Amino acid sequence: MDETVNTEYFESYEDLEIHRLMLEDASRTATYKQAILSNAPYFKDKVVMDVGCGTGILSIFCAQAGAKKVYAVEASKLANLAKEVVKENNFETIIEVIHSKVEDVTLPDNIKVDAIVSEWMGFYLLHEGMLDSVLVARDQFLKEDGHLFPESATIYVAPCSVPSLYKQWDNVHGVSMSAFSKQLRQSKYNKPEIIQIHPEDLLGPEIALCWIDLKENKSADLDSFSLQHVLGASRAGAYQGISVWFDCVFPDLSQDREESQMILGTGPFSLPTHWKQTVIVLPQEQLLEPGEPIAFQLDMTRDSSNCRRYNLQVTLQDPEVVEHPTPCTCHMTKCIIIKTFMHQHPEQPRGGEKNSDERREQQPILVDEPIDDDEDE
Ligand SMILES: C[S@@+](CC[C@H](N)C(=O)[O-])C[C@H]1O[C@@H](n2cnc3c(N)ncnc32)[C@H](O)[C@@H]1O
Repeated sequence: MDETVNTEYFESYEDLEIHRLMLEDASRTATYKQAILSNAPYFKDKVVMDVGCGTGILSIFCAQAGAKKVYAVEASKLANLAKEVVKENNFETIIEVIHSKVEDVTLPDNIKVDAIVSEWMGFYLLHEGMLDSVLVARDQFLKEDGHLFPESATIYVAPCSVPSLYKQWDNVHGVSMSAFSKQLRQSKYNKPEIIQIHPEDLLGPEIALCWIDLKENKSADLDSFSLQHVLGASRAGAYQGISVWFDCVFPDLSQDREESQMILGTGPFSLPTHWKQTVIVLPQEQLLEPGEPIAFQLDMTRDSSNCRRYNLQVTLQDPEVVEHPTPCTCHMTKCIIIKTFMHQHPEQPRGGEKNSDERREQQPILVDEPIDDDEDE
């Protein structure tokens, strides 16, 4: 991988605000805690690796669950802070913080670990490309019968309305600005929005774009995903975008059958998380009646010049064909190419605490950068 890309990426994680955002994401942090502590009988006396330990919180959960040794690997300078947090919680004898990229780590006597924990997920799951590093760690360090936390992930997509992006322009100090709003959308339609979609804004059920098995899949399997989908609108509404989100599943290794599988959901029906949903906003809305067909193709392809980012491409189907949808013979007539970049802006891969207006004031908008739209909250 291009070292400049890596340097920028790891430097971005030296911003404490990103770690604050993640630690304060109650759904994220509590799900990891529960997934680890509910498997305490499994973690007892095990050797664990935390890939990208950041502040060290997941390593501490593993130590609390009874792990005898945790290798907490962190490439950024946050490793120094992680050491302090480990000390503050009296786990120095169990948790060893290693300040290194996991790709460069060698463990004593080439030992293998029983479990790998990692929080590697970016916007729409794969933004940041950190999963590749987890797969390297798996191949290098995980025992044959070891476990990954999480163990699988699914990306979902669904057509939606994004009223917050439209309604705010209906009345600007008493003036209707829909013409302005239309041009604005068309000028930035190549940027996905990071926005919280309400369940009532979905226009149909979600469909899985891909399912990733962390134990089995390889890096090359993450290079491209494609989905062609035809569905009937579940209600009347304005079709304004394609919403993308993900779920992650953790292993349930407890003997206790009462325990249910732990899932970290980031969709419209789940508790809100800092990932929100990624929405590819269509340049023009389409007003739909209930049952009216919606047809689209979504291609998610790793960028050839920066493997930490993906291009999301939505292709809308010809309305003529939509009237008589035949899923196998879609005629694609209209193309919208949406590029996403590794960073929302260089210091904040996960969005940070600032609202979008503040950021726009402070940072020039890069041509393809995803926008975290807090206006909806
Ligand atoms: C999303 S943060 C998670 C931090 C922490 N585990 C938590 O849950 O709060 C990901 C962390 O992994 C680190 N990281 C990413 N790729 C890495 C790699 N290849 N080797 C070591 N650390 C890495 C980043 O610097 C960042 O601190």
